[in-house]
Amino acid sequence: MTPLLTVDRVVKRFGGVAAVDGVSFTLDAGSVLGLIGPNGSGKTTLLGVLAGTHEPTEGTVTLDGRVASGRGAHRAVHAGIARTFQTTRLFETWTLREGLRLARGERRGRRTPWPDEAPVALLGLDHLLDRPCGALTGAAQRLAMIASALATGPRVLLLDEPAVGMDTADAAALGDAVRRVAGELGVAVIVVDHNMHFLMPLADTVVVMAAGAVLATGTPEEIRSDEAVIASYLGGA
Ligand SMILES: Nc1ncnc2c1ncn2[C@@H]1O[C@H](COP(=O)(O)OP(=O)(O)OP(=O)(O)O)[C@@H](O)[C@H]1O
Repeated sequence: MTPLLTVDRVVKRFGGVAAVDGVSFTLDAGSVLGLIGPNGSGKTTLLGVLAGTHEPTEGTVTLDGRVASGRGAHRAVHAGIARTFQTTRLFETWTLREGLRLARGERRGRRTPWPDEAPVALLGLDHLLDRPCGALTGAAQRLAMIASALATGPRVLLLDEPAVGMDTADAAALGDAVRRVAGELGVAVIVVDHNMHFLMPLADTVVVMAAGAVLATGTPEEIRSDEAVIASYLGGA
C-alpha cells in the first residue's frame, strides 16, 4: 500500500537551532501514529511543518504523492491536513453546531467527503450540538476541537496534546473516539502527548523524537522495551 503521508528528511531551523533535524516517516490512511519525546525535542515544530505554519528548511511532506509542505496553513487544510492545538479555541457563546459550521466554511465550495453528522457522532457529541461551547465540560471542549478539525474534511488529523489535563476515564474515552475516527473515517491521525497511558493503547506506531531527530520508530510494545527510549524519555515518564 502506498503511504498516505510521507515525511521525507524534514529539517526546520530557527536561526542556528535545528528544532527538527532530518525526520522521516510514513503514515497510512486509517492509522494512528503517536509522536513522543522530551520537552523541546521538536514535536510541536514538526506538527507546524505538517500543518503548513512552518516552512521546512529542508525536506518535504507529501500527501498522496503531492507536496503539501511549505504552502501555508490555509493550503494545508485544503490539501487535507487539519490540526488541533494544546489550548481550546472555541467561541464560548456559539453553539457547537454554529462552531462546526464556521469550521466547515474553511472549505467553502468543496464537497465534504462524508456527512457532517458522522464525525460528531463518532466523537459522541451529537447530543451536545445545540449547547453553547462555553457550557461544555473541558473534555467535551477538547472533543469539539477535534470535531472542528474534522469539519474541514481532512485526510490527516494532527492532535497536539489532546488529553492534557484529562482524568483517566476522559482520556480513555478520547482514545476510543480517536480510534473510531481513524478506523471508520479512514483518517490518518498523528497524536502528540506526554500521557503514555493514553497514547500507547491508541497508537499503531510510535515515533520517538530526541533533539529534533527520530530516536526510534516501532510498535508501542517495541518502543516500551527500547533501551535508548527508556534512557532518554520513558524512564522518567
Ligand atoms: N519559533 C521558534 N524560534 C526559535 N526556536 C524555537 C521556535 N519554536 C521552537 N523553538 C525551539 O525548537 C526546539 C523544539 O521545540 P518544540 O516546541 O518543537 O519541542 P516539543 O518537543 O514540542 O516540546 P514540548 O514537549 O515542550 O511541547 C526547542 O529548542 C525550542 O526552543
